[in-house]
Amino acid sequence: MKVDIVSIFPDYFAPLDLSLIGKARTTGTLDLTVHDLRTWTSDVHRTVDDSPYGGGPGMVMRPEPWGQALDAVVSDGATLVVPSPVGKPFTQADAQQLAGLDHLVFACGRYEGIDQRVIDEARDRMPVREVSLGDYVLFGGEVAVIVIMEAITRLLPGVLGNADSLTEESHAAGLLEAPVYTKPLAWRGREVPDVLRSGDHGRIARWRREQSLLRTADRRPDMYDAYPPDLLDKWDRKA
Ligand SMILES: COC(=O)c1cc2cc(CO)sc2[nH]1
Repeated sequence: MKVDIVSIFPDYFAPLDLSLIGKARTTGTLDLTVHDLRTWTSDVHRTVDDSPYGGGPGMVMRPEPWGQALDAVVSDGATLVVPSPVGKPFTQADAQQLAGLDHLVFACGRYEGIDQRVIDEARDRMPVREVSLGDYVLFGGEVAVIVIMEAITRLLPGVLGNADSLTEESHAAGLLEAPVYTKPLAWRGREVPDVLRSGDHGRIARWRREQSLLRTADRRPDMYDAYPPDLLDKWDRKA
């Protein structure tokens, strides 16, 4: 997968050199390039912002540098992803979908945002996804891109040592995952549930499924209500 990130703070993406994402870049699974938007400015001050038409606080990112930056990094099969407070909520399903694409270009907004014509013009020549990570405000899109890049990269083939982790994890199966335990058996007066030491894999699987259902119903009734009823029945019948 090819990924290009355009930002006025390219150093923000140093974390993408680390750990499994860094390894994915080394092995070639992930071809990631970070670009400084100021590369595409032409004035001596390398200006990327200007005052907003209609007045109001702060500054807006000028369209010219963005237009030239996207001209330079976009390919025919590229999808533009723009983290934004006004975007569609980003979900695991979105991560799955984006992980299957050949080329992603991320545009990181700053200030009060990017001139709307940049997004509108981009939509004329490529798929554009404005995504929100949640109902809160950040200084810009960089941190959101790091989150999205982690969600996507771990789904790429060969990145996670144990691909089994991907099937049972929260949100992948549509439920929150069951609690996990490891040694020691007793810790500060708390013991590991006996069922997990029973060696009865069918019983353990049922216990984990029940814990997932209980947790999801308690903490995420929205997810629980959206969970396919026939999958619930099937499980109950097996139990
Ligand atoms: C100028 O601010 C931005 O471009 C910006 C991008 C994002 C993404 C957020 C989380 O969904 S909050 C936010 N602000």
